[in-house]
Amino acid sequence: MGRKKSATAVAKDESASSGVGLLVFTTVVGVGAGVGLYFWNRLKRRKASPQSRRCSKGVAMTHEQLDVLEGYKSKCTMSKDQLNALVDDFLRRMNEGLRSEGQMLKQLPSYVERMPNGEEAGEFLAIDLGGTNVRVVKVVLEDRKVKEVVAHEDAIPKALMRGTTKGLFDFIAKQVKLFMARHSARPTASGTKVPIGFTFSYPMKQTGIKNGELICWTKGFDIKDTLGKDLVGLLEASMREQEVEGEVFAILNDTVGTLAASRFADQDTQLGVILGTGSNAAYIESKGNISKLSAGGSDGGRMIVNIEWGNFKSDHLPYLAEDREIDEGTPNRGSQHYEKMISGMYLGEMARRACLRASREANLFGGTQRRRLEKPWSFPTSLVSEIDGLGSGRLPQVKKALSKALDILEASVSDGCAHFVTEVCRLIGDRSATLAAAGVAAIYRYLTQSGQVALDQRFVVAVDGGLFEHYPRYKDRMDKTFGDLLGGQAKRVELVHSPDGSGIGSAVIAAAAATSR
Ligand SMILES: Nc1ncnc2c1ncn2[C@@H]1O[C@H](COP(=O)(O)OP(=O)(O)O)[C@@H](O)[C@H]1O
Ligand SMILES: O=P(O)(O)OC[C@H]1O[C@@H](O)[C@H](O)[C@@H](O)[C@@H]1O
Repeated sequence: MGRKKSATAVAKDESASSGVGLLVFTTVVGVGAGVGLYFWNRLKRRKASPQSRRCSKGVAMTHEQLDVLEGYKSKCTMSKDQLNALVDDFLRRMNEGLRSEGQMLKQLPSYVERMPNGEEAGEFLAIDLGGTNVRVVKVVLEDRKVKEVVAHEDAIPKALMRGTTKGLFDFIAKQVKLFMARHSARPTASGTKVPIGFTFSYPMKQTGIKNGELICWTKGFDIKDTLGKDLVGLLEASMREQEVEGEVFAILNDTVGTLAASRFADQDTQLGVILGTGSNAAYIESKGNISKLSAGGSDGGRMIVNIEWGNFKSDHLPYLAEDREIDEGTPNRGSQHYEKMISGMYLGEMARRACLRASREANLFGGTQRRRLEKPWSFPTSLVSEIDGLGSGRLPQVKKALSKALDILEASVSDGCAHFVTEVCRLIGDRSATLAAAGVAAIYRYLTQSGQVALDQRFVVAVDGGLFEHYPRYKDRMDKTFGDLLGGQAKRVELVHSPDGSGIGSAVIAAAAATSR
């Protein structure tokens, strides 16, 4: 049994228990008041900024989102003065590249000196190593026409882009072998071997139509032991190992092929442009102007020059913090700045970074969705063009596309957020097309000012590449910039989509090389 307590002891107990009671009571009141204050403030905040209320109804963006968007708009939109300054810079760099090696614009001689004239004929196999795919194309040229084109492409495994030279060229040779088995490419008059045109969509130094050495990789490739190697030799060695009976008659850049393919059909073609995984252009230059080549004088002839315009850089480019971040994450850090602002490999990543920034600074998509946005390279360019194509007039479909891409509930994407993303995608698409057009306009100015192209002449620009082909209203946006930069002369510049241009052009140039042997 417990011992009996004294009166003092009982009093202490009672005062202790009333002290504990008071403590419990003040704690409950304190916590209650804190919770009430928290919700009162939330309610006040919601009342204070009507925007947030409107955002929950999905009508508009919040002030913070509008601020972020305005920031992008002011940086991405280029004035005519800025565009003209950019063009002047580009012209200066073109001339530097013609005078000496190792310049910003490499201005690489292609050794294609006889311009296609439609007389080229025969059956050829074009092998095209691009930034995303290897394409094998059987081309039959007959009676001034492209009689047959059979193409097959396979995505290049990412591991091969950073593997070994032999691994890559064995993969290419395997694609050729599979294609020849599938499409029974026949030996031609040139003997038992199938004449091949090798389109190589990377900067290479050539000393003839049949040779090329890799200068540097771009896009997603980074295979150290290919630099300086004889690319035709590598391909022919891998083909021999795979018992593929083919002989490479020409190696060329895809811009050179695109120009040649279009010129085969239309003699007013002056420029070949690629807007695909990467971006680049080639044009026809008087050999006398390629002073690094014709130091000993020139025969007055012409040659197609591969500009390698992706490496262009200028203080007048609308460069964003996100461009710098993207560059940091690429294997060719510090180069190809112009390409990284234009081409398909990078536009999706730009959109992702812009949305991530808005998510951090302006609560776009709320907190949880941020995890999805934080994965580099997880936003495909096809999503940017899909959303840009829908536009802010079709926000329900935009929300559906975003919820699918980010794997989130459609209901969790407010109209204000969908509107923000649509505007950002439009800005990114506009910037890409404007910059690509500025490059074309610069070359137009160069050729007309040097008297190589008359002002009243058609200036046909052959364009190939998945970005130009699939991005909505890309051509229209380029045409608008031609108007801004060239005024009345803009009507001379005709953008022509040249599908399979680099493949057909490769066959056209191989045909010319085969006949001039
Ligand atoms: N729907 C699309 N909208 C915009 N760009 C696209 C779309 N689909 C593909 N692309 C872009 O096109 C590129 C592929 O271009 P393509 O010319 O076919 O291949 P490559 O660049 O390897 O020669 C992709 O890297 C991608 O950036
Ligand atoms: O056809 P793709 O892969 O988009 O390549 C376009 C351009 O991509 C650039 O990165 C290359 O330096 C160019 O040589 C090439 O023409």
